Amino acid sequence: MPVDPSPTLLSDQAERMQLIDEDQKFNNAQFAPKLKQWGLDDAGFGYDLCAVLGSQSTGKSTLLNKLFGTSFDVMDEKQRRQTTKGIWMCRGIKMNVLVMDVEGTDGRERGEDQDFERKSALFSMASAECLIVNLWEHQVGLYQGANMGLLKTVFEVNLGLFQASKAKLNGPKDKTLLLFVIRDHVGTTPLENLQATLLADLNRIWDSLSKPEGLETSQITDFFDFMFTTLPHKILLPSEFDKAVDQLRERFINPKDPNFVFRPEYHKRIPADGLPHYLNSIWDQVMSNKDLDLPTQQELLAQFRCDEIANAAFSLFSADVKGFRKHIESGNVLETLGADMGRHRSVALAKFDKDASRYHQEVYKRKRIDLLEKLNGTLSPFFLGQLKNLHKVVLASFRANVLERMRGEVNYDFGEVVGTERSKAENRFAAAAKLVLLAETDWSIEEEEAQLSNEIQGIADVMRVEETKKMVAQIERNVKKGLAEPVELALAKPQPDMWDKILVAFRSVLENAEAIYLRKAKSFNCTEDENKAALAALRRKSWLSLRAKVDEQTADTVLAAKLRSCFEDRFRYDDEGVPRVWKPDDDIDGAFRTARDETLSLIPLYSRIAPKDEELLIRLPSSSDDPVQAAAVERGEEEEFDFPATLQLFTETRKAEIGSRFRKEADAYYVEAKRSTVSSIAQVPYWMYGVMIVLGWNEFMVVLSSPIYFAFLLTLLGSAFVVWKLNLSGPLLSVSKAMAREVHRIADEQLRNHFSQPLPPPASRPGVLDERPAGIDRNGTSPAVVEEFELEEKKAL
Ligand SMILES: Nc1nc2c(ncn2[C@@H]2O[C@H](COP(=O)(O)OP(=O)(O)OP(=O)(O)O)[C@@H](O)[C@H]2O)c(=O)[nH]1
Repeated sequence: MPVDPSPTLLSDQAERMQLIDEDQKFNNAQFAPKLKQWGLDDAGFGYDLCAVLGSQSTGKSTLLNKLFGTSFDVMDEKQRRQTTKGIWMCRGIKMNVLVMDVEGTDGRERGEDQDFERKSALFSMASAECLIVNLWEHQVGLYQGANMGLLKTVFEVNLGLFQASKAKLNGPKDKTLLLFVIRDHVGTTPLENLQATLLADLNRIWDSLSKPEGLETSQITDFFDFMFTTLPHKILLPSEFDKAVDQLRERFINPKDPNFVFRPEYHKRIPADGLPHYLNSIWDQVMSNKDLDLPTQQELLAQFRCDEIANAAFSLFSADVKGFRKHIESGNVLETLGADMGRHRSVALAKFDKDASRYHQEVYKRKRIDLLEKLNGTLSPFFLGQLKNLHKVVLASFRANVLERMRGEVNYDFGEVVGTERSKAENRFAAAAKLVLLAETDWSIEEEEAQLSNEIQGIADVMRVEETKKMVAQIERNVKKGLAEPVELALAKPQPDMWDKILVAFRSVLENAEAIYLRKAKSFNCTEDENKAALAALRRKSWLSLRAKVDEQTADTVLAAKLRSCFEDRFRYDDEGVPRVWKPDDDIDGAFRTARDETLSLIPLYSRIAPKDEELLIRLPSSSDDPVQAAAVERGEEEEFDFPATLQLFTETRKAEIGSRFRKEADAYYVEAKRSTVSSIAQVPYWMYGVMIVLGWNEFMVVLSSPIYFAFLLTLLGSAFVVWKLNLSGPLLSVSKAMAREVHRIADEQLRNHFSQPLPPPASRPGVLDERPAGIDRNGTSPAVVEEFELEEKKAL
């Protein structure tokens, strides 16, 4: 009957797999998935592994299937040919036990080739905690029998296995348990006897082995523990056989059983998830006939697996933290970044620890450090990016808060505002930065803190300079306001001490301004140098303000008005301020000369800032005297300041121009005065009175006959009498004349300004300025004017 390659599985029975095939190839592709299918891939150290060795067709598969519920092939009774080829593996039912069914030794199929026997023994020794040696009872004591050959191989292999780690002799020994199962035990020879016979044989074999250097004196028990058990004949005594197998199973599944097989010290300490790689590499070593150095293999396995586990943990970690990049790159500050980074890193490390900590400890620790560095390296850009973004945000809010407080508070103390906002900003940065500062990193926030502090200082300095400028500008405005009135007053009434008054006012205003500056500068934390420079600028600008005000008050038209006013005061009003009415015998020429000359003498006074008291004159350094100032002028930041030049208001040419213009205006006044005299001496011819009586007789009679007209006449005569009696005729006349003249002059000026027309000659427009240039007579009046006046006088006479 042909062998069923896939026997029907009982419920819960695991599916077997061929781990190493008949061509001695390790089935790496299926092992890991199978392990997963068996549910053991995540078992860690929570599994056990045993293998069965023995002659071919000695019921090994039958025993394993009975014992563990595995599904290994069992030989068909009638064919008697080798069933198990290579090495098979299966999981036991309801137990975390992996069982290896190894191809039987001394099989006819492989002939004299002992190679696979040796390799499979080596492989089983390196991986299994317990080797079940299956033999018939009648084979016990047959030293030359096949089983002894197998055991010799096992011992040799064991020595080979440990040759590379002789140090193990001095340390705890990794022993392997050999469980001898004596089959078809008839019962006539007790187990103890069989056990003694086997032990004697084993020692003999051990002694006969040539041991490697350093292991010459070693005993078989240094490397092996032995257990012995018997099973009745399966065919003849099936129920006893089953019972014995049930008892034997207890040794595999019950840790409390005194003969418990899977004692922890036998465990090879290979985590289940590393088993595929480990067994594969062991098999590779076996196949290449290299000395099998298990510690090295375990270390290599640890390296391989730790790398695999670390990579798996890292790739999950990378996916988790990928989202941070977008936020950080777009300049956001993530509130929970520190906690999130810490959590993701812990998850990755925990994942690594869970699986990798089962491996070679040194390798695991080394790889953990590597992983930690890799994780930190991935998180580092987020940490730095967060600090950078935080830096920007804190800096911007510092600036905004300072500006807002300066806008919101009326009498703010700049130093206090900047100080509190600065410490607020620095504390905020430090607190937020510490949140992203993970433990177990070489990250630090000191550098970024120092940089932030510098930049805050930079902003504060710029703001302070701007604030100082603003404050100085405000003070300058106040200076201007303070100077306006005293300057206007002093210049309107020119006196010899005019400039003294102006400079006294200037000094007082400047002192006040400097005091205000110094008081405010204290809260600005300005340095001595800054104060010095600001005060110098304040003085300079105040002086320029004064000069600007003086310039405004001495502009051509303003100055002309001032001179005219001065002249009028002297020429047209008497000493008591009453308007003069010129009479023919008045000394108009003398009065005119005096008024004009006195007025002209004011021009030099206006032309230069020159106080009578020299001490009052403030002296300021020119740009050329101050190197800092000179450099600023050179850079184009400030205008050149030449103090001596600012004292001179008019040049000689301008002085002459002003004088000449004034003279012309004065001439007009002179003509007008003369004309008023002429009109006062003009008389009506006597015959005109006769004509008037003849022509007006009828009207006269109408007035006399009409009561209304007559009453009006009487009132008029009465008023005239009162005026005559009180001697008011003269003042009344001159006042009305002066009024008429003023009205005429103002109207004329307005029209002239409006139409910008040249002035008509004084002959036709009396009282208006004569624009004609002419020679001056001995009174300083032009001959043409005099000539014209004489002509008019003659006409009147
Ligand atoms: N006498 C006897 N025969 C048994 C016993 N157990 C199994 N057999 C028989 O021995 C034969 C071989 O059984 P297997 O379990 O295939 O033996 P094996 O050692 O696994 O064989 P290979 O895998 O081919 O080396 C089968 O026909 C079984 O019925 C036993 O306890 N006593």
